[in-house]
Amino acid sequence: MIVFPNIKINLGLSITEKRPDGYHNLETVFYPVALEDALEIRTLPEAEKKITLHQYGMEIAGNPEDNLVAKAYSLLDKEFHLPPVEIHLYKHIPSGAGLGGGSSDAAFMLKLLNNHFHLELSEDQLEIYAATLGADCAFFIKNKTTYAEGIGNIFSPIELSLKGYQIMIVKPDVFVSTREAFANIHPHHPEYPVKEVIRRPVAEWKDTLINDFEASVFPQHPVIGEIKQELYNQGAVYASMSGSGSSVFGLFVPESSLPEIDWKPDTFCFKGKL
Ligand SMILES: C[C@@](CO)(OP(=O)(O)O)[C@H](O)COP(=O)(O)OP(=O)(O)OC[C@H]1O[C@@H](n2ccc(N)nc2=O)[C@H](O)[C@@H]1O
Ligand SMILES: Nc1ncnc2c1ncn2[C@@H]1O[C@H](COP(=O)(O)OP(=O)(O)O)[C@@H](O)[C@H]1O
Repeated sequence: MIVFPNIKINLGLSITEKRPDGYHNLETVFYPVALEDALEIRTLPEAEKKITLHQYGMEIAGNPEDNLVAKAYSLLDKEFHLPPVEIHLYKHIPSGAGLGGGSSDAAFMLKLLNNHFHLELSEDQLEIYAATLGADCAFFIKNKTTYAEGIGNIFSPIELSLKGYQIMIVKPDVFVSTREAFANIHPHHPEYPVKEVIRRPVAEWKDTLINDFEASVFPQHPVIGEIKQELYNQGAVYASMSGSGSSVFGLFVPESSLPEIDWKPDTFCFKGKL
């Protein structure tokens, strides 16, 4: 059985408060985009190890046992005593990009195991498991445009379609740790709440739909801010860093053709249509 975990981009991201548990309350819109990994499992009834993980494509930092797909398996294995599996994970989604690639792999693994082994878990139950694996992991269970608050785990559906828009996602060879990005933030309530700005036409988002991480991350990694500026220079109607970085996305109006840009070596670039 094979599935294709996709990414999310953040449309606006306000960090409103630091909580007593060290986490931060935030407000954002998660929007799914079809840049995908591939994830396959096969049952290996006779295997000695519960998980045999084969990884291909882009490298991920860390040990295989720390891979979020292994953690997702272990979570359900504790409860349901699953048979051993062989996992094939093909990474197309860059890590440390603010695109939620690891969280998506984990959420899709939960869904895959649920279907493959007929565990009969509901979407609500899967979301509860997913939330224990990462703050934005539960989003990928329903995988629909979502307004998120709390630590990024309290969801409400939101009507928003960017269908037809063209998207370019660019990630320089820079790794931003989510934890460090939070450490440099001064939480505040936004002048223009994300939920309100998002209802306005995309052409009005440029100065009002803000990702608070940009103010803390751009000074440390100027190349990220330069990419955002270049996307605007090349005609993007809206451009922003996604999540805590380091990727930047640009939205271009539906009838336009995406520009050819010579990015620096080792820059990742994805072009697609929403
Ligand atoms: C903030 C977002 C917005 O999309 O950043 P990106 O990961 O997308 O860049 C996500 O919600 C992140 O989700 P995720 O990447 O799953 O975060 P986690 O692994 O749970 O947390 C990593 C670290 O970030 C900090 N953290 C995370 C979420 C939050 N609301 N407040 C925090 O302070 C904590 O220090 C935590 O140890
Ligand atoms: N399946 C996975 N894919 C990507 N990263 C993973 C995975 N499992 C664990 N990780 C770890 O999670 C970290 C964050 O990765 P990712 O979720 O892709 O980035 P981001 O949170 O910036 O979107 C990586 O540096 C890596 O160490």
